[in-house]
Amino acid sequence: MNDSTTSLLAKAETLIEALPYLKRYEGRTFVVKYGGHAMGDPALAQDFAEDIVLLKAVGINPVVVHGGGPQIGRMLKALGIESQFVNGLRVTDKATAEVAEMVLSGAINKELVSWISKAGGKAVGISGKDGALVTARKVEAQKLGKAIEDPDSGEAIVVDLGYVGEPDHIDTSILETLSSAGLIPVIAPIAVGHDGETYNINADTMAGAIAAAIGAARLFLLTDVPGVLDKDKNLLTDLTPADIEALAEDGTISGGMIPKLATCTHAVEAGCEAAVVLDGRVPHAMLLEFFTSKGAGTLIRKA
Ligand SMILES: Nc1ncnc2c1ncn2[C@@H]1O[C@H](COP(=O)(O)OP(=O)(O)O)[C@@H](O)[C@H]1O
Ligand SMILES: CC(=O)N[C@@H](CCC(=O)OP(=O)(O)O)C(=O)O
Repeated sequence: MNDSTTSLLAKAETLIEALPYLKRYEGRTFVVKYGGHAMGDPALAQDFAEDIVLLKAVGINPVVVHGGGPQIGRMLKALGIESQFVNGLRVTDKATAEVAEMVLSGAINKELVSWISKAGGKAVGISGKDGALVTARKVEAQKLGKAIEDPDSGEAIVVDLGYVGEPDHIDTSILETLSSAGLIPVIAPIAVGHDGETYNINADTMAGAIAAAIGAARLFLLTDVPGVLDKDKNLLTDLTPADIEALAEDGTISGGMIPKLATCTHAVEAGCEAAVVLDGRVPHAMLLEFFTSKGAGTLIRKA
């Protein structure tokens, strides 16, 4: 056998390897969260868009939820607005909420729609506001880490996060309508609250809530690390909600990984089959994880 025959055979084997997964998940929904950190490289954005279009072409319904934290941060800086995070969530006053909506719904959402169009798919960019997809409730004031206590009372300091929301009511009918018409929904994590105000929602939280509401087969969270790492930086390949609680408790996970894994726990406990934290910097990471037996990243399942 010459080199080109061997290479063709390897390609055919990859397709055959994918067959059982294609059959099992035909007609199911994959919710894919594309993080702001993973978005920097146009070549990777193109690979990501191709993966999404391929999923749609083989009969799986992808629903994309995107972030844009670093991009919001840059715009706030350019406008001279200070920004602060508490437990991975951006404290959001009215001006910050306006900037977040402008960057997420205006710039990033349409950029992703363009990438998907360029890859041959038909995407529709919306936010939680459209079709009343998501109604937000205000996130409760958060305790600053255990170490930060009020010197007088000795109690942990509590911070009001402003217009930071979490999905309260989700009506997935707009997603079903779009998906069944052959369209790929691309969702910005912005929603209206019961008070009519605009709320900024962590993109992982938004993706997890949507995955749970749909009963998605998979929730993929693409980020800028190989997956969840232990204290020695080794990849943790499989986690349960109980494992996640222990990792948060002993400080192994911090920053944006806290809401990310809380989202996975919520999603798998509320009807999503499994969640995967994946390295969005690896070309075609999602396809490799899903359509081959090798696996990648961290898989989170209910125990
Ligand atoms: N145990 C951990 N394993 C991997 N990443 C971690 C861990 N703890 C904290 N992190 C941080 O979480 C980040 C991913 O979350 P985040 O910054 O919100 O990403 P994204 O913008 O892609 O959602 C990583 O870049 C890393 O700095
Ligand atoms: C409340 C809150 O923190 N909202 C996030 C929304 C964007 C986001 O989550 O983007 P990444 O996924 O890229 O981090 C923010 O303002 O940064």
